[in-house]
Amino acid sequence: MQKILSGNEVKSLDQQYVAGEGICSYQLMERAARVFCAWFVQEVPMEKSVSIYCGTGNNGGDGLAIARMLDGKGYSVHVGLIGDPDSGSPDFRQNLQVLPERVSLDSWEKCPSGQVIVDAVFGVGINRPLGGDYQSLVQELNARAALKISVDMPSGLPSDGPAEGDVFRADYTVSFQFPKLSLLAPEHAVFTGKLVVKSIGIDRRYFESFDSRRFFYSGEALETLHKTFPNSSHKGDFGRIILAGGSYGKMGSIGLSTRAALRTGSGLVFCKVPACGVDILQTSIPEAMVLPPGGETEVGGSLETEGIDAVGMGPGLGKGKGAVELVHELLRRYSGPTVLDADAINILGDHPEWLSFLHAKVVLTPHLKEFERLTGIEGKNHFHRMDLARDFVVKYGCVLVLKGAYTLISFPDGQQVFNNSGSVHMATGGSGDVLTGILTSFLGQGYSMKNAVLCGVFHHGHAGELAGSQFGRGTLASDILEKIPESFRHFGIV
Ligand SMILES: NC(=O)C1=CN([C@@H]2O[C@H](COP(=O)(O)OP(=O)(O)OC[C@H]3O[C@@H](n4cnc5c(N)ncnc54)[C@H](OP(=O)(O)O)[C@@H]3O)[C@@H](O)[C@H]2O)[C@@H](O)CC1
Ligand SMILES: Nc1ncnc2c1ncn2[C@@H]1O[C@H](COP(=O)(O)OP(=O)(O)O)[C@@H](O)[C@H]1O
Ligand SMILES: [K+]
Repeated sequence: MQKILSGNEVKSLDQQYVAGEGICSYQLMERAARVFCAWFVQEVPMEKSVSIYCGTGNNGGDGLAIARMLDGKGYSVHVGLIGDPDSGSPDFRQNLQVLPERVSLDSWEKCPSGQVIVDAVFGVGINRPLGGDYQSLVQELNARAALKISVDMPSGLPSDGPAEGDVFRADYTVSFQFPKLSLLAPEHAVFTGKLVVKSIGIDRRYFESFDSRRFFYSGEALETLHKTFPNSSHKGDFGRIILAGGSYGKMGSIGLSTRAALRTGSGLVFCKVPACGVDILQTSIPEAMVLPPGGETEVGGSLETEGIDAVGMGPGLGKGKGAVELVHELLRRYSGPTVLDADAINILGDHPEWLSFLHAKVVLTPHLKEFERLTGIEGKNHFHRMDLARDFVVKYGCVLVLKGAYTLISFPDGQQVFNNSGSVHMATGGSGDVLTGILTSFLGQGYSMKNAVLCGVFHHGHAGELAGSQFGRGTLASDILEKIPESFRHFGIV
């Protein structure tokens, strides 16, 4: 897992690394430019003309090194400078001296407009909103039709806080070593475009002295988080779980959770649905078993949890009297692994007096709106939401999965993990129900809470990527769950 540092911490990381390895900062800049160019040549055909706008700090230095390297690879490159080069950073000035003559060099106003715009004006050094020429440049570039790529950060975007004023709108941001926190905020997606994170080889031991509790997870050592089952295992070893939810007109939700749990490897899945859902589930998922229904069109009655390894509740549940009682009963009486999603969360939000029943084996999986209903607080921005999520889990001792692009997992020890799998093709009804099934399944198989949640959220996103690359726009939630076994195979999990 990659620690996420603040903009200021990046600078001291840089210094510590350079000193520790006995290299100079110029060499680190060379590495950054090299990894950028390695990515660039894969994405951008050689025929495209490239204009690189460079500030005079180290981000601009990266831009100049990139200009030199792309020129060396045969691209037609123009550089547009903004700011006073004589007062530039030492590595910027050194790169300016070695810029090949073939690369055209002008002030930003005179730089010819290329088919590709590379933004190397500001990176993590930004410390105030853009003004003057910088603002004019960014406004002008934003108005142009071109492929737009930011180096490390879109210029104008602070690394650790909300955007204020104009910000470069990139199609891609290639960020070095780890993503800066603000690139992960949903409201900044319009500036970041597609986020690409490239290592520049800074060893993880250099991160140890920084006490950040926020991490970025891209599936490192995923297989080691999984349980192995001997060949002699029987279905009981793979967990007996209950999935409760579904209501008239919304039986598909609990069906998706059920199928996802089975595809995640659950041994026995019992469904608690209302009477109107029994035939639907029995016919559509022959592998599932249906518990005696308590209500006609909404779940009701009680839940027998004897011998059950985990319970997932919420998809399609509704908020009728029976559902409310079931959520209350589950929270009060069941101390085993529990996943609460959708209406189960909304019901909890309506009954804040039940929050004290939450415990270390409960995971809540709200999307942004459900999170707002749960806490009763409208997050000012994603940074505020990150803090609210951390405070919530520390207070109530449970786990919270705040869903969206870069789903944020908060653990009760205060650690927060942004998940790096997933795709925009998952933005379709039912994808969240799939996650409920996956998480309940892993918990039922006896995974620790931490491993279940990390594996579950990561595979869910990865299965979404696999489905998205096959079906593109039009991907269904069922396509996502059908890709779960392929995601396991991909990571060597048998
Ligand atoms: N380990 C790594 O990650 C590596 C990092 N590398 C690269 O270095 C980049 C960081 O470079 P950097 O520290 O020189 O800062 P950068 O963003 O170029 O800004 C320069 C100066 O601009 C100024 N300024 C700020 N806001 C302003 C505004 N609104 N309007 C006008 N001026 C403004 C401010 O100076 P001030 O005016 O406050 O004195 C600031 O110091 C990083 O993003 C990455 O690309 C790689 O090369 C190698 C490995
Ligand atoms: N743009 C996106 N990138 C990555 N993941 C996404 C994106 N949009 C949605 N998702 C994922 O899809 C799921 C949607 O869940 P949710 O909003 O509860 O949907 P539903 O209620 O329809 O099941 C979440 O796990 C979320 O992380
Ligand atoms: K930039």
